[in-house]
Amino acid sequence: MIHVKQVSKTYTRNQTSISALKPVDLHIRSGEIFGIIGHSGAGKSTLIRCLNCLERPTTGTVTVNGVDLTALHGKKLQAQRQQIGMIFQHFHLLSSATVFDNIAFPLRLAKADRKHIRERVEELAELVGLQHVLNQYPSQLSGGQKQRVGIARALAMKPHVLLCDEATSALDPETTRAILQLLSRINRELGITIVLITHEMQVIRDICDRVAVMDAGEIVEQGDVIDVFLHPAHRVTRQFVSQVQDDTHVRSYVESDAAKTILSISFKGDQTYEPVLFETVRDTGYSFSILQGTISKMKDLPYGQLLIELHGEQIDHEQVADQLRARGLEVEVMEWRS
Ligand SMILES: Nc1ncnc2c1ncn2[C@@H]1O[C@H](COP(=O)(O)OP(=O)(O)OP(=O)(O)O)[C@@H](O)[C@H]1O
Repeated sequence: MIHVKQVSKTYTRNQTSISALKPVDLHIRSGEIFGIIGHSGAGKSTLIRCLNCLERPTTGTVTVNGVDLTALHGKKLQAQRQQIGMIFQHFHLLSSATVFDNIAFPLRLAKADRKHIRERVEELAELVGLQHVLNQYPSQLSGGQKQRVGIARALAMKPHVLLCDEATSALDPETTRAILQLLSRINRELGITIVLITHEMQVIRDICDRVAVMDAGEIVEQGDVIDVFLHPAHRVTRQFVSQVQDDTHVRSYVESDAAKTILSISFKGDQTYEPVLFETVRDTGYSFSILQGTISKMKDLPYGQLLIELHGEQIDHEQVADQLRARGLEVEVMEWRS
């Protein structure tokens, strides 16, 4: 659906060049929620703004639904941009216009007739839960309601893609959850492809299918959220994953003096609820203690991560690991010698 090929962006200011985006390649599939995560200054905004040519790439091409946006200008580019909605961290609403008029704005720009505008705005207001505040002004709304207006406005022209630029960063955790649920529903029910940027791993974990991790203008890692989450390869990815996994206390125990055999186990899907661990321990005869455990959901997929310590004389940890692997679990053995 969206193919980004060798897209880079260099800003020039006062005769100095800033390389905000090194050449990146990206393929975003139709119907997915694709997250882009990175620290401040990593180049996320620059990349997402290149996807609709709000920022014109210095090099490379962006193809959306088979159309190369980077080859277009003026009206032709504008027409293609109608297929791509966008929402922003600070909402960008017209403060002197009502909720109705804010949502109607792109429809009026496209010279839609009054009846169509009314019907479409009411339909959108219902979708995002704003039907009771259509006559109010942005200053009378909460942050969550303002973002709902932004979402309704972005969907007015029935886009295939919705770009979300830190859409929940200005919201409290509860409102963030509600907006993420709304985005998820829009993706599921309307089949709209969503690309979002964030600096919060929780946002990625809760609604994204795939993720790209950015650092210093480059994509340093990308893949299915579950794989990146369970096996983060890059230093920056590990930092983000640790946002949702506080393991400092376990680490200090593991690294303490006594020798120990520790298994790091991860599992996903139906395995999450099966008594695999109990059965393995029963069959091998070792006892174990749980040092850390998480059972949660990544979007709709249950997953778990466990750190267990095996107890017993001359432990054959490979026997235990092999049994677990035979049941489809991923196992890493860590032997700690004093
Ligand atoms: N219009 C601009 N002119 C000059 N430099 C810019 C411009 N926009 C961004 N930059 C620079 O490009 C780099 C990447 O910025 P960008 O906003 O894309 O990062 P980001 O990951 O979105 O950060 P944040 O989360 O803080 O928004 C930064 O060094 C930034 O200062």
